Amino acid sequence: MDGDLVPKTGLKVKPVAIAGVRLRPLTPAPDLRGSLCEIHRDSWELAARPVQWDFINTRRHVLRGVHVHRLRVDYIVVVGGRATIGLADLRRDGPSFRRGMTLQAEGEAPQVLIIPPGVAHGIYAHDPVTYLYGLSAYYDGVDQAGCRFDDPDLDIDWPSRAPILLPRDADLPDFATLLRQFEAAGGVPRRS
Ligand SMILES: Cc1cn([C@H]2C[C@H](O)[C@@H](COP(=O)(O)OP(=O)(O)O[C@H]3O[C@H](C)C(=O)[C@H](O)[C@H]3O)O2)c(=O)[nH]c1=O
Repeated sequence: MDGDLVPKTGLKVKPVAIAGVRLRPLTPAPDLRGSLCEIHRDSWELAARPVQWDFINTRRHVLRGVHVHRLRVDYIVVVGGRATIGLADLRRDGPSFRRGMTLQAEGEAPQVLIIPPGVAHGIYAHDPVTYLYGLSAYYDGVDQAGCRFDDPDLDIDWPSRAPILLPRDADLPDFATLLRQFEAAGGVPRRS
């Protein structure tokens, strides 16, 4: 029953150059009123289940990040405006260690981006951007570290060299320092 109701084209997951990052295009069902689009079912089992959802507004030309988590998976669904999401892999024992990349996301073509622990990320807003942000563990303010968005070692080609940053994010350390801190804290715990 459940399977019959799931839009089939919405189940595809696109491969992405960083291991464990998953991008799942969504398929809105349009009608004369507008459209409706499922963004999450537990039964899809794409990654650790989100237990918390945030709703985020970001002004034009703002960049949030670059941040990384050791323990939690993040879900990002841009629902309004256009964003560039930058990603960089800090997991030394993985196949895409130190690989950086960007992805485009916009409310007109919704998709779910799943970011595993150990993949640093930031989100740049070309327009005013609204997005839903899912977390696989409750926010505690502790599982978060970061580095300067423009550190060349991130290998992220941002669309702007001078985005609006929170002073906290402008003062973040360089990539090498983040990597040291991340590894000193234990990196991403291995699954037993
Ligand atoms: C994430 C979160 C934050 N907060 C509070 C803490 C601050 O008072 C305020 C803004 O939080 P923060 O500065 O951490 O938000 P961002 O800089 O946008 O960071 C978030 O988005 C970037 C791209 C990331 O990568 C982070 O993982 C994610 O935390 O909301 C909460 O109360 N609950 C929450 O779940």
